[in-house]
Amino acid sequence: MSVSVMSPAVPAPISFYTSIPPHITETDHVQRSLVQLRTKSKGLEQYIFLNGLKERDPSLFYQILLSNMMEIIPILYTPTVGDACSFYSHIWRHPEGLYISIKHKGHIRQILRAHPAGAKISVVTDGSRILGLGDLGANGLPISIGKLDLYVAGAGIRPSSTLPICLDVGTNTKKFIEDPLYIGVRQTRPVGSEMDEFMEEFMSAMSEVFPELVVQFEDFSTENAFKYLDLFRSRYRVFNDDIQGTGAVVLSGFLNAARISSAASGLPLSEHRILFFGAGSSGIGVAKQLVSFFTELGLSVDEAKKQIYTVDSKGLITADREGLQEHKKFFARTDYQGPALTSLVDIVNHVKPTALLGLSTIGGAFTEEVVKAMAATNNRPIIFPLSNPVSKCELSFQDAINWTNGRVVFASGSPYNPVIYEGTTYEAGQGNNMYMFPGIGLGVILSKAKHITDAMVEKAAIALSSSLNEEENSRELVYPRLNRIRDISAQVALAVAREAQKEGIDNNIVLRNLNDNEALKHITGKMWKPCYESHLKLGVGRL
Ligand SMILES: NC(=O)C1=CN([C@@H]2O[C@H](COP(=O)(O)OP(=O)(O)OC[C@H]3O[C@@H](n4cnc5c(N)ncnc54)[C@H](O)[C@@H]3O)[C@@H](O)[C@H]2O)C=CC1
Ligand SMILES: CC(=O)C(=O)O
Ligand SMILES: [Mg+2]
Repeated sequence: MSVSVMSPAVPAPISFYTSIPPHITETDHVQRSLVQLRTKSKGLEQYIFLNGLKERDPSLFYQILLSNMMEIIPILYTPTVGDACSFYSHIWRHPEGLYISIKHKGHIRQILRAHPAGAKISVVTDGSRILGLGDLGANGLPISIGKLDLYVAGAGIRPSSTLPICLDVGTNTKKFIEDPLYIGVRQTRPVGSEMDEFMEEFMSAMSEVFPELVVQFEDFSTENAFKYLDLFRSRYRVFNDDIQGTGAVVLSGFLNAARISSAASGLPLSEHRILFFGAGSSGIGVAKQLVSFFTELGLSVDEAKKQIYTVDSKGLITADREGLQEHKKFFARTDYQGPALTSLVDIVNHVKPTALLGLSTIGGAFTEEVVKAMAATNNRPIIFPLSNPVSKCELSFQDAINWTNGRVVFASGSPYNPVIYEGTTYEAGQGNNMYMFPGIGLGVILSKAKHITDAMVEKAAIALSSSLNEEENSRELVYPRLNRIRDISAQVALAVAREAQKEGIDNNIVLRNLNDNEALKHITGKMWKPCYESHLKLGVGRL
Protein backbone atom coordinates (compact mmCIF):
# COMPACT_ATOMS: atom_id res chain seq x y z
CA MET A 1 0.00 0.00 0.00
CA SER A 2 3.04 2.27 0.37
CA VAL A 3 3.21 4.66 -2.57
CA SER A 4 6.20 6.89 -3.12
CA VAL A 5 5.19 10.50 -3.20
CA MET A 6 7.98 11.10 -5.73
CA SER A 7 5.81 9.74 -8.52
CA PRO A 8 2.28 10.92 -7.84
CA ALA A 9 -0.38 9.89 -10.35
CA VAL A 10 -1.75 13.43 -10.38
CA PRO A 11 0.74 16.23 -10.97
CA ALA A 12 1.10 18.03 -7.67
CA PRO A 13 1.55 21.76 -7.09
CA ILE A 14 5.14 22.99 -6.91
CA SER A 15 4.73 23.94 -3.24
CA PHE A 16 3.92 20.31 -2.53
CA TYR A 17 7.24 19.08 -3.95
CA THR A 18 9.21 21.62 -1.97
CA SER A 19 7.47 20.98 1.35
CA ILE A 20 7.45 17.16 1.50
CA PRO A 21 10.82 15.38 1.79
CA PRO A 22 11.60 12.91 -1.01
CA HIS A 23 11.60 9.69 0.98
CA ILE A 24 8.31 9.79 2.81
CA THR A 25 5.73 7.10 2.29
CA GLU A 26 2.33 6.75 3.90
CA THR A 27 3.44 3.67 5.81
CA ASP A 28 6.59 5.10 7.28
CA HIS A 29 4.85 8.35 8.12
CA VAL A 30 2.20 6.50 10.10
CA GLN A 31 5.04 4.72 11.92
CA ARG A 32 6.93 8.00 12.44
CA SER A 33 3.84 9.63 13.95
CA LEU A 34 3.32 6.68 16.27
CA VAL A 35 6.94 6.88 17.41
CA GLN A 36 6.47 10.61 18.03
CA LEU A 37 3.35 9.86 20.07
CA ARG A 38 5.06 7.14 22.10
CA THR A 39 8.02 9.33 23.01
CA LYS A 40 5.64 11.81 24.70
CA SER A 41 4.96 11.18 28.36
CA LYS A 42 1.69 9.35 28.99
CA GLY A 43 -1.37 11.44 29.69
CA LEU A 44 -1.90 15.05 28.72
CA GLU A 45 1.27 15.35 26.59
CA GLN A 46 0.02 12.55 24.37
CA TYR A 47 -3.47 14.07 24.27
CA ILE A 48 -2.03 17.41 23.16
CA PHE A 49 0.08 15.70 20.50
CA LEU A 50 -2.91 13.84 19.05
CA ASN A 51 -5.05 16.94 19.22
CA GLY A 52 -2.41 18.82 17.18
CA LEU A 53 -2.13 15.97 14.71
CA LYS A 54 -5.89 15.99 14.19
CA GLU A 55 -5.80 19.71 13.46
CA ARG A 56 -2.94 19.62 10.94
CA ASP A 57 -3.49 16.19 9.34
CA PRO A 58 -6.93 14.73 10.16
CA SER A 59 -6.58 11.91 7.69
CA LEU A 60 -3.39 10.68 9.36
CA PHE A 61 -4.95 11.13 12.79
CA TYR A 62 -7.90 8.88 11.92
CA GLN A 63 -5.64 6.36 10.19
CA ILE A 64 -3.62 6.05 13.39
CA LEU A 65 -6.69 5.95 15.61
CA LEU A 66 -8.34 3.20 13.59
CA SER A 67 -5.30 0.96 13.43
CA ASN A 68 -4.28 1.40 17.08
CA MET A 69 -7.56 1.71 18.93
CA MET A 70 -6.50 -0.10 22.10
CA GLU A 71 -3.59 2.33 22.51
CA ILE A 72 -5.25 5.56 21.35
CA ILE A 73 -8.76 5.36 22.83
CA PRO A 74 -7.53 5.68 26.46
CA ILE A 75 -5.80 8.92 25.41
CA LEU A 76 -8.70 10.52 23.54
CA TYR A 77 -11.26 9.13 25.96
CA THR A 78 -11.25 7.96 29.56
CA PRO A 79 -8.99 8.23 31.51
CA THR A 80 -6.89 10.95 29.79
CA VAL A 81 -9.80 13.01 28.49
CA GLY A 82 -10.57 13.65 32.16
CA ASP A 83 -7.27 15.53 32.50
CA ALA A 84 -7.86 17.29 29.18
CA CYS A 85 -11.18 18.59 30.50
CA SER A 86 -9.79 19.52 33.91
CA PHE A 87 -7.07 21.64 32.29
CA TYR A 88 -8.73 22.58 28.99
CA SER A 89 -8.60 26.32 29.55
CA HIS A 90 -4.85 26.01 30.06
CA ILE A 91 -4.03 23.60 27.22
CA TRP A 92 -6.38 25.24 24.68
CA ARG A 93 -4.55 25.82 21.39
CA HIS A 94 -7.04 26.30 18.56
CA PRO A 95 -10.78 26.48 18.00
CA GLU A 96 -12.48 23.09 17.82
CA GLY A 97 -16.06 21.97 18.24
CA LEU A 98 -18.73 24.54 18.89
CA TYR A 99 -19.54 26.64 21.93
CA ILE A 100 -23.09 27.87 22.32
CA SER A 101 -23.12 30.39 25.11
CA ILE A 102 -25.98 31.52 27.31
CA LYS A 103 -25.07 34.97 25.95
CA HIS A 104 -26.17 33.70 22.51
CA LYS A 105 -29.76 33.25 23.74
CA GLY A 106 -32.09 34.54 21.03
CA HIS A 107 -29.45 34.02 18.31
CA ILE A 108 -28.72 30.30 18.45
CA ARG A 109 -30.15 29.62 14.97
CA GLN A 110 -27.80 32.10 13.32
CA ILE A 111 -24.80 30.59 15.07
CA LEU A 112 -25.72 27.08 14.02
CA ARG A 113 -26.40 28.22 10.44
CA ALA A 114 -22.84 29.54 10.24
CA HIS A 115 -21.58 26.01 10.82
CA PRO A 116 -21.03 23.74 7.77
CA ALA A 117 -24.19 21.82 6.87
CA GLY A 118 -24.49 18.06 7.03
CA ALA A 119 -24.04 17.22 10.71
CA LYS A 120 -25.65 13.87 11.50
CA ILE A 121 -24.58 13.30 15.07
CA SER A 122 -23.88 15.78 17.83
CA VAL A 123 -22.66 15.16 21.36
CA VAL A 124 -23.79 17.99 23.61
CA THR A 125 -22.61 18.66 27.14
CA ASP A 126 -23.20 21.58 29.45
CA GLY A 127 -20.06 20.63 31.36
CA SER A 128 -21.93 20.33 34.65
CA ARG A 129 -20.81 16.76 35.57
CA ILE A 130 -17.85 15.72 33.46
CA LEU A 131 -17.07 12.05 34.19
CA GLY A 132 -16.72 11.93 37.97
CA LEU A 133 -14.89 15.27 38.04
CA GLY A 134 -17.81 17.57 38.77
CA ASP A 135 -18.77 20.90 37.23
CA LEU A 136 -16.01 21.85 34.77
CA GLY A 137 -18.05 24.44 32.88
CA ALA A 138 -16.72 25.30 29.43
CA ASN A 139 -13.78 22.96 30.00
CA GLY A 140 -16.15 20.10 29.22
CA LEU A 141 -15.84 20.33 25.43
CA PRO A 142 -13.20 17.54 25.09
CA ILE A 143 -15.74 15.00 26.36
CA SER A 144 -17.99 15.77 23.37
CA ILE A 145 -14.98 15.63 21.05
CA GLY A 146 -13.74 12.33 22.54
CA LYS A 147 -17.15 10.67 22.27
CA LEU A 148 -17.39 11.75 18.63
CA ASP A 149 -13.91 10.36 17.92
CA LEU A 150 -15.38 7.08 19.11
CA TYR A 151 -18.30 7.48 16.71
CA VAL A 152 -15.75 7.78 13.91
CA ALA A 153 -13.53 4.95 15.14
CA GLY A 154 -16.26 2.64 16.41
CA ALA A 155 -19.13 3.18 14.00
CA GLY A 156 -17.51 4.69 10.92
CA ILE A 157 -19.33 8.00 11.08
CA ARG A 158 -17.65 10.47 8.73
CA PRO A 159 -15.75 13.10 10.77
CA SER A 160 -17.42 15.95 8.89
CA SER A 161 -20.82 14.59 9.99
CA THR A 162 -19.95 15.00 13.66
CA LEU A 163 -20.64 18.10 15.73
CA PRO A 164 -19.16 18.40 19.25
CA ILE A 165 -20.91 21.04 21.32
CA CYS A 166 -20.38 22.54 24.74
CA LEU A 167 -23.17 24.70 26.12
CA ASP A 168 -21.34 27.46 27.91
CA VAL A 169 -23.93 28.53 30.44
CA GLY A 170 -21.63 29.19 33.39
CA THR A 171 -20.12 27.09 36.16
CA ASN A 172 -20.66 26.73 39.86
CA THR A 173 -16.98 25.91 40.37
CA LYS A 174 -15.48 29.03 41.89
CA LYS A 175 -11.88 28.28 40.96
CA PHE A 176 -12.75 28.44 37.24
CA ILE A 177 -14.63 31.72 37.53
CA GLU A 178 -11.59 33.15 39.30
CA ASP A 179 -9.06 31.68 36.84
CA PRO A 180 -7.86 34.44 34.45
CA LEU A 181 -7.32 31.80 31.74
CA TYR A 182 -10.81 30.26 32.05
CA ILE A 183 -12.38 30.15 28.58
CA GLY A 184 -16.07 30.16 29.54
CA VAL A 185 -18.53 32.80 30.67
CA ARG A 186 -17.82 33.90 34.22
CA GLN A 187 -21.13 33.41 35.94
CA THR A 188 -22.88 30.78 37.97
CA ARG A 189 -25.26 28.40 36.22
CA PRO A 190 -28.77 29.57 35.40
CA VAL A 191 -31.55 27.61 37.03
CA GLY A 192 -35.22 27.04 36.33
CA SER A 193 -36.90 28.84 33.46
CA GLU A 194 -33.78 30.64 32.19
CA MET A 195 -32.00 27.34 31.52
CA ASP A 196 -35.20 25.67 30.26
CA GLU A 197 -35.81 28.45 27.71
CA PHE A 198 -32.20 28.24 26.56
CA MET A 199 -32.49 24.47 26.08
CA GLU A 200 -35.81 24.85 24.23
CA GLU A 201 -34.30 27.37 21.82
CA PHE A 202 -31.17 25.25 21.37
CA MET A 203 -32.99 22.00 20.58
CA SER A 204 -35.48 23.65 18.26
CA ALA A 205 -32.65 25.44 16.39
CA MET A 206 -30.62 22.23 16.14
CA SER A 207 -33.45 20.27 14.53
CA GLU A 208 -34.26 23.12 12.16
CA VAL A 209 -30.67 23.73 11.00
CA PHE A 210 -29.63 20.06 10.96
CA PRO A 211 -32.79 18.13 10.13
CA GLU A 212 -31.05 14.75 10.05
CA LEU A 213 -29.29 15.23 13.36
CA VAL A 214 -29.18 12.75 16.25
CA VAL A 215 -28.33 14.43 19.55
CA GLN A 216 -26.55 12.70 22.41
CA PHE A 217 -26.78 14.48 25.76
CA GLU A 218 -23.62 13.93 27.77
CA ASP A 219 -22.55 14.62 31.32
CA PHE A 220 -25.36 16.90 32.42
CA SER A 221 -25.76 17.09 36.19
CA THR A 222 -28.30 14.64 37.60
CA GLU A 223 -31.43 16.76 37.67
CA ASN A 224 -30.93 18.28 34.22
CA ALA A 225 -29.96 14.90 32.76
CA PHE A 226 -33.34 13.41 33.69
CA LYS A 227 -35.29 16.60 32.99
CA TYR A 228 -34.06 17.30 29.46
CA LEU A 229 -34.24 13.69 28.38
CA ASP A 230 -37.90 13.55 29.46
CA LEU A 231 -38.65 16.94 27.93
CA PHE A 232 -37.16 16.32 24.50
CA ARG A 233 -37.13 12.59 23.78
CA SER A 234 -40.56 12.49 22.12
CA ARG A 235 -39.93 15.68 20.14
CA TYR A 236 -36.41 15.17 18.82
CA ARG A 237 -33.98 12.37 17.98
CA VAL A 238 -32.20 12.57 21.29
CA PHE A 239 -30.88 10.21 23.92
CA ASN A 240 -28.91 10.61 27.14
CA ASP A 241 -25.73 8.60 27.09
CA ASP A 242 -25.24 8.51 30.87
CA ILE A 243 -28.76 7.30 31.59
CA GLN A 244 -29.54 5.14 28.54
CA GLY A 245 -26.13 4.28 27.05
CA THR A 246 -24.86 3.28 30.49
CA GLY A 247 -28.09 1.42 31.23
CA ALA A 248 -27.59 -0.61 28.09
CA VAL A 249 -23.88 -1.33 28.48
CA VAL A 250 -24.26 -2.43 32.09
CA LEU A 251 -27.31 -4.60 31.34
CA SER A 252 -25.26 -6.25 28.62
CA GLY A 253 -22.23 -6.89 30.85
CA PHE A 254 -24.44 -7.95 33.75
CA LEU A 255 -26.14 -10.61 31.61
CA ASN A 256 -22.76 -12.14 30.73
CA ALA A 257 -21.44 -11.78 34.28
CA ALA A 258 -24.58 -13.34 35.77
CA ARG A 259 -24.23 -16.29 33.43
CA ILE A 260 -20.67 -16.86 34.69
CA SER A 261 -21.63 -16.32 38.31
CA SER A 262 -24.79 -18.45 38.09
CA ALA A 263 -22.83 -21.32 36.53
CA ALA A 264 -21.05 -21.52 39.91
CA SER A 265 -24.00 -20.77 42.21
CA GLY A 266 -26.98 -22.17 40.30
CA LEU A 267 -28.89 -18.95 41.04
CA PRO A 268 -31.48 -18.06 38.38
CA LEU A 269 -30.87 -14.72 36.64
CA SER A 270 -33.96 -13.08 38.09
CA GLU A 271 -32.87 -13.90 41.65
CA HIS A 272 -29.64 -11.90 41.54
CA ARG A 273 -29.56 -9.11 44.12
CA ILE A 274 -27.93 -6.00 42.73
CA LEU A 275 -26.52 -3.26 44.91
CA PHE A 276 -25.92 0.15 43.33
CA PHE A 277 -23.33 2.30 45.06
CA GLY A 278 -24.28 5.70 43.60
CA ALA A 279 -27.85 6.64 42.72
CA GLY A 280 -27.42 9.45 40.22
CA SER A 281 -28.27 9.68 36.54
CA SER A 282 -26.22 6.62 35.60
CA GLY A 283 -27.01 4.50 38.70
CA ILE A 284 -30.76 5.02 38.37
CA GLY A 285 -30.53 4.74 34.56
CA VAL A 286 -28.91 1.32 34.86
CA ALA A 287 -31.27 0.17 37.62
CA LYS A 288 -34.31 1.05 35.48
CA GLN A 289 -32.81 -0.74 32.50
CA LEU A 290 -32.36 -3.88 34.62
CA VAL A 291 -35.96 -3.67 35.88
CA SER A 292 -37.22 -3.35 32.34
CA PHE A 293 -35.23 -6.41 31.31
CA PHE A 294 -36.38 -8.46 34.32
CA THR A 295 -40.00 -7.71 33.47
CA GLU A 296 -39.37 -9.21 30.04
CA LEU A 297 -38.31 -12.39 31.85
CA GLY A 298 -41.78 -12.51 33.41
CA LEU A 299 -41.29 -10.65 36.70
CA SER A 300 -43.72 -7.91 37.68
CA VAL A 301 -42.24 -4.41 38.11
CA ASP A 302 -42.51 -4.79 41.90
CA GLU A 303 -40.80 -8.16 41.86
CA ALA A 304 -38.01 -6.81 39.66
CA LYS A 305 -37.59 -3.70 41.81
CA LYS A 306 -37.17 -5.88 44.91
CA GLN A 307 -33.92 -7.26 43.48
CA ILE A 308 -32.38 -3.80 43.46
CA TYR A 309 -30.87 -1.79 46.32
CA THR A 310 -29.53 1.75 45.93
CA VAL A 311 -27.01 3.65 48.04
CA ASP A 312 -26.11 7.33 47.93
CA SER A 313 -23.83 9.55 50.01
CA LYS A 314 -26.19 9.09 52.99
CA GLY A 315 -26.31 5.30 52.84
CA LEU A 316 -28.93 2.73 51.88
CA ILE A 317 -31.84 4.60 50.31
CA THR A 318 -35.05 3.91 52.19
CA ALA A 319 -38.50 5.33 51.59
CA ASP A 320 -38.74 6.81 55.09
CA ARG A 321 -35.81 9.17 54.48
CA GLU A 322 -36.89 12.80 54.56
CA GLY A 323 -36.46 15.04 51.49
CA LEU A 324 -35.62 12.17 49.15
CA GLN A 325 -34.96 13.47 45.62
CA GLU A 326 -37.54 12.49 43.02
CA HIS A 327 -35.25 10.20 40.98
CA LYS A 328 -34.35 8.15 44.08
CA LYS A 329 -37.91 7.39 45.17
CA PHE A 330 -38.65 4.53 42.78
CA PHE A 331 -35.96 2.24 44.24
CA ALA A 332 -36.19 3.40 47.87
CA ARG A 333 -36.56 0.32 50.09
CA THR A 334 -39.67 -0.14 52.16
CA ASP A 335 -38.48 -3.37 53.80
CA TYR A 336 -35.85 -1.91 56.13
CA GLN A 337 -36.88 -0.06 59.27
CA GLY A 338 -33.68 -0.24 61.35
CA PRO A 339 -31.19 2.54 61.99
CA ALA A 340 -29.82 4.19 58.83
CA LEU A 341 -27.23 1.93 57.18
CA THR A 342 -24.41 4.24 56.16
CA SER A 343 -21.33 2.05 55.87
CA LEU A 344 -20.96 0.08 52.65
CA VAL A 345 -19.66 -2.99 54.50
CA ASP A 346 -22.74 -3.00 56.73
CA ILE A 347 -24.96 -2.59 53.68
CA VAL A 348 -23.24 -5.46 51.85
CA ASN A 349 -23.57 -7.67 54.94
CA HIS A 350 -27.25 -6.75 55.22
CA VAL A 351 -28.21 -7.12 51.54
CA LYS A 352 -25.82 -9.94 50.60
CA PRO A 353 -25.77 -8.80 46.98
CA THR A 354 -24.60 -11.03 44.16
CA ALA A 355 -23.57 -7.93 42.19
CA LEU A 356 -22.07 -4.65 43.40
CA LEU A 357 -22.08 -1.79 40.87
CA GLY A 358 -20.23 1.47 41.51
CA LEU A 359 -21.44 4.70 39.90
CA SER A 360 -20.59 7.01 42.76
CA THR A 361 -17.47 9.02 41.72
CA ILE A 362 -15.80 7.84 44.97
CA GLY A 363 -12.37 6.43 44.12
CA GLY A 364 -11.37 3.40 46.23
CA ALA A 365 -14.78 3.10 47.90
CA PHE A 366 -14.79 -0.69 47.44
CA THR A 367 -12.33 -1.40 50.22
CA GLU A 368 -10.74 -4.75 51.03
CA GLU A 369 -13.40 -5.31 53.68
CA VAL A 370 -16.21 -4.63 51.20
CA VAL A 371 -14.71 -6.86 48.52
CA LYS A 372 -14.05 -9.66 50.99
CA ALA A 373 -17.64 -9.40 52.25
CA MET A 374 -18.78 -9.87 48.62
CA ALA A 375 -16.42 -12.83 48.21
CA ALA A 376 -17.64 -14.41 51.46
CA THR A 377 -21.19 -14.89 50.18
CA ASN A 378 -20.51 -15.40 46.47
CA ASN A 379 -18.36 -17.98 44.77
CA ARG A 380 -18.08 -15.61 41.78
CA PRO A 381 -18.93 -12.11 43.04
CA ILE A 382 -19.87 -9.64 40.32
CA ILE A 383 -18.13 -6.32 41.00
CA PHE A 384 -18.33 -3.48 38.48
CA PRO A 385 -16.59 -0.28 39.69
CA LEU A 386 -17.81 1.91 36.85
CA SER A 387 -16.90 5.46 37.86
CA ASN A 388 -14.54 7.41 35.60
CA PRO A 389 -11.79 8.36 35.21
CA VAL A 390 -9.44 5.90 36.94
CA SER A 391 -8.92 8.28 39.89
CA LYS A 392 -12.66 7.99 40.66
CA CYS A 393 -12.92 4.24 40.11
CA GLU A 394 -14.22 2.43 43.19
CA LEU A 395 -11.75 -0.49 42.91
CA SER A 396 -8.62 -1.31 40.92
CA PHE A 397 -8.50 -4.54 38.95
CA GLN A 398 -5.37 -5.71 40.77
CA ASP A 399 -7.04 -5.33 44.19
CA ALA A 400 -10.22 -6.99 42.94
CA ILE A 401 -8.24 -10.04 41.82
CA ASN A 402 -6.05 -10.17 44.93
CA TRP A 403 -8.89 -9.78 47.42
CA THR A 404 -11.09 -12.44 45.80
CA ASN A 405 -8.27 -14.84 44.85
CA GLY A 406 -9.15 -14.36 41.20
CA ARG A 407 -12.85 -15.25 41.65
CA VAL A 408 -14.27 -11.81 40.85
CA VAL A 409 -16.27 -11.19 37.67
CA PHE A 410 -15.07 -7.66 36.95
CA ALA A 411 -15.73 -4.72 34.68
CA SER A 412 -14.65 -1.11 35.21
CA GLY A 413 -15.57 2.11 33.45
CA SER A 414 -11.97 2.95 32.52
CA PRO A 415 -9.46 0.46 31.14
CA TYR A 416 -7.12 -1.70 33.23
CA ASN A 417 -4.19 -3.78 32.04
CA PRO A 418 -4.39 -7.56 32.47
CA VAL A 419 -3.32 -8.90 35.86
CA ILE A 420 -1.30 -12.06 36.48
CA TYR A 421 -2.28 -13.82 39.69
CA GLU A 422 -0.79 -17.16 40.72
CA GLY A 423 0.28 -17.86 37.16
CA THR A 424 -3.07 -17.07 35.54
CA THR A 425 -3.68 -13.96 33.41
CA TYR A 426 -6.98 -12.18 34.07
CA GLU A 427 -8.48 -9.54 31.75
CA ALA A 428 -10.71 -6.70 32.97
CA GLY A 429 -13.93 -5.93 31.13
CA GLN A 430 -14.51 -2.29 30.26
CA GLY A 431 -18.12 -1.53 31.16
CA ASN A 432 -18.29 1.75 29.36
CA ASN A 433 -21.07 3.22 27.27
CA MET A 434 -18.55 3.52 24.41
CA TYR A 435 -19.70 0.01 23.44
CA MET A 436 -23.24 1.32 22.97
CA PHE A 437 -23.54 4.89 21.76
CA PRO A 438 -21.67 4.51 18.44
CA GLY A 439 -23.93 1.62 17.40
CA ILE A 440 -27.09 3.27 18.72
CA GLY A 441 -26.31 6.49 16.84
CA LEU A 442 -25.45 4.60 13.67
CA GLY A 443 -28.65 2.54 13.84
CA VAL A 444 -30.76 5.66 14.30
CA ILE A 445 -29.00 7.53 11.49
CA LEU A 446 -29.30 4.65 9.00
CA SER A 447 -32.86 3.66 9.85
CA LYS A 448 -33.83 7.36 9.96
CA ALA A 449 -35.80 6.58 13.11
CA LYS A 450 -37.96 9.45 14.36
CA HIS A 451 -37.17 8.80 18.03
CA ILE A 452 -34.97 6.68 20.22
CA THR A 453 -37.22 4.44 22.29
CA ASP A 454 -36.39 2.42 25.41
CA ALA A 455 -36.96 -0.78 23.44
CA MET A 456 -34.37 0.30 20.84
CA VAL A 457 -31.83 0.85 23.62
CA GLU A 458 -32.65 -2.49 25.23
CA LYS A 459 -32.28 -4.33 21.93
CA ALA A 460 -28.88 -2.65 21.55
CA ALA A 461 -27.86 -4.05 24.96
CA ILE A 462 -28.92 -7.56 24.07
CA ALA A 463 -27.08 -7.38 20.74
CA LEU A 464 -23.91 -6.38 22.59
CA SER A 465 -24.25 -9.13 25.18
CA SER A 466 -24.56 -11.78 22.49
CA SER A 467 -21.73 -10.40 20.34
CA LEU A 468 -18.92 -12.21 22.18
CA ASN A 469 -17.13 -14.82 20.10
CA GLU A 470 -16.10 -18.28 21.25
CA GLU A 471 -12.63 -17.22 22.36
CA GLU A 472 -14.01 -14.28 24.38
CA ASN A 473 -16.59 -16.52 26.03
CA SER A 474 -14.00 -19.17 26.82
CA ARG A 475 -11.88 -16.48 28.54
CA GLU A 476 -14.95 -15.50 30.62
CA LEU A 477 -14.96 -11.95 29.27
CA VAL A 478 -18.11 -9.94 29.88
CA TYR A 479 -17.58 -7.58 26.96
CA PRO A 480 -16.12 -8.27 23.51
CA ARG A 481 -12.63 -7.05 22.72
CA LEU A 482 -12.50 -3.39 21.79
CA ASN A 483 -10.56 -3.99 18.58
CA ARG A 484 -13.77 -5.56 17.16
CA ILE A 485 -15.77 -2.41 17.89
CA ARG A 486 -16.82 -1.78 14.27
CA ASP A 487 -18.29 -5.29 13.91
CA ILE A 488 -20.01 -4.88 17.24
CA SER A 489 -21.38 -1.45 16.37
CA ALA A 490 -22.80 -2.90 13.15
CA GLN A 491 -24.64 -5.57 15.13
CA VAL A 492 -25.88 -3.01 17.63
CA ALA A 493 -26.97 -0.68 14.82
CA LEU A 494 -28.88 -3.52 13.17
CA ALA A 495 -30.70 -4.36 16.41
CA VAL A 496 -31.61 -0.69 16.85
CA ALA A 497 -32.82 -0.36 13.26
CA ARG A 498 -34.87 -3.57 13.47
CA GLU A 499 -36.64 -2.35 16.61
CA ALA A 500 -37.34 1.03 14.96
CA GLN A 501 -38.82 -0.89 12.02
CA LYS A 502 -40.91 -3.05 14.36
CA GLU A 503 -42.28 0.08 16.02
CA GLY A 504 -42.93 1.68 12.62
CA ILE A 505 -40.83 4.76 13.38
CA ASP A 506 -38.11 4.15 10.78
CA ASN A 507 -37.94 5.82 7.40
CA ASN A 508 -35.51 3.78 5.30
CA ILE A 509 -37.31 1.32 3.05
CA VAL A 510 -34.08 -0.07 1.59
CA LEU A 511 -32.80 -1.19 4.99
CA ARG A 512 -36.22 -2.52 5.97
CA ASN A 513 -36.31 -4.83 2.96
CA LEU A 514 -32.90 -6.43 3.53
CA ASN A 515 -32.45 -9.68 5.43
CA ASP A 516 -30.08 -9.60 8.42
CA ASN A 517 -26.97 -10.66 6.47
CA GLU A 518 -27.65 -8.15 3.73
CA ALA A 519 -28.44 -5.45 6.28
CA LEU A 520 -25.18 -6.06 8.17
CA LYS A 521 -23.29 -5.79 4.89
CA HIS A 522 -25.19 -2.62 4.06
CA ILE A 523 -24.35 -1.12 7.46
CA THR A 524 -20.64 -1.99 7.33
CA GLY A 525 -20.50 -0.75 3.74
CA LYS A 526 -21.70 2.66 4.96
CA MET A 527 -18.84 3.00 7.45
CA TRP A 528 -16.31 5.68 6.66
CA LYS A 529 -12.63 4.79 6.42
CA PRO A 530 -9.75 7.25 6.37
CA CYS A 531 -8.08 7.61 2.99
CA TYR A 532 -4.55 8.50 3.91
CA GLU A 533 -2.96 7.62 0.56
CA SER A 534 -4.82 10.28 -1.37
CA HIS A 535 -4.04 12.79 1.33
CA LEU A 536 -0.28 12.44 0.84
CA LYS A 537 -0.50 12.21 -2.91
CA LEU A 538 -2.48 15.36 -3.25
CA GLY A 539 -0.95 17.15 -0.30
CA VAL A 540 -4.41 18.03 0.93
CA GLY A 541 -4.43 19.26 4.51
CA ARG A 542 -8.10 18.76 5.31
CA LEU A 543 -10.80 16.17 4.85
N1 LIG B 1 -18.81 3.37 32.93
C1 LIG B 1 -19.64 4.15 32.27
O1 LIG B 1 -19.97 3.93 31.10
C2 LIG B 1 -20.20 5.35 32.95
C3 LIG B 1 -19.68 5.79 34.15
N2 LIG B 1 -20.22 6.89 34.74
C4 LIG B 1 -19.57 7.33 35.95
O2 LIG B 1 -20.46 7.22 37.04
C5 LIG B 1 -20.17 8.23 37.98
C6 LIG B 1 -21.46 8.87 38.39
O3 LIG B 1 -22.07 9.50 37.29
P1 LIG B 1 -23.57 10.06 37.44
O4 LIG B 1 -24.47 8.99 37.91
O5 LIG B 1 -23.96 10.70 36.18
O6 LIG B 1 -23.33 11.15 38.55
P2 LIG B 1 -24.35 11.73 39.57
O7 LIG B 1 -23.74 12.92 40.14
O8 LIG B 1 -25.69 11.85 38.91
O9 LIG B 1 -24.47 10.59 40.70
C7 LIG B 1 -23.51 10.30 41.65
C8 LIG B 1 -24.16 9.49 42.75
O10 LIG B 1 -23.16 9.05 43.65
C9 LIG B 1 -23.62 9.29 44.96
N3 LIG B 1 -22.52 9.49 45.88
C10 LIG B 1 -21.72 10.56 46.01
N4 LIG B 1 -20.88 10.39 47.05
C11 LIG B 1 -21.16 9.18 47.57
C12 LIG B 1 -20.65 8.44 48.66
N5 LIG B 1 -19.68 8.93 49.43
N6 LIG B 1 -21.17 7.23 48.91
C13 LIG B 1 -22.16 6.75 48.15
N7 LIG B 1 -22.68 7.38 47.11
C14 LIG B 1 -22.20 8.60 46.82
C15 LIG B 1 -24.47 10.54 44.86
O11 LIG B 1 -25.35 10.62 45.96
C16 LIG B 1 -25.18 10.27 43.57
O12 LIG B 1 -26.32 9.50 43.80
C17 LIG B 1 -19.16 9.17 37.31
O13 LIG B 1 -17.87 8.91 37.83
C18 LIG B 1 -19.19 8.80 35.87
O14 LIG B 1 -17.93 8.94 35.26
C19 LIG B 1 -21.29 7.56 34.24
C20 LIG B 1 -21.82 7.17 33.05
C21 LIG B 1 -21.28 6.07 32.29
C1 LIG C 1 -18.46 7.10 30.32
C2 LIG C 1 -19.26 8.23 30.65
O1 LIG C 1 -20.15 8.62 29.91
C3 LIG C 1 -19.06 8.90 31.91
O2 LIG C 1 -18.22 8.47 32.70
O3 LIG C 1 -19.75 9.88 32.16
MG1 LIG D 1 -20.86 10.51 30.41
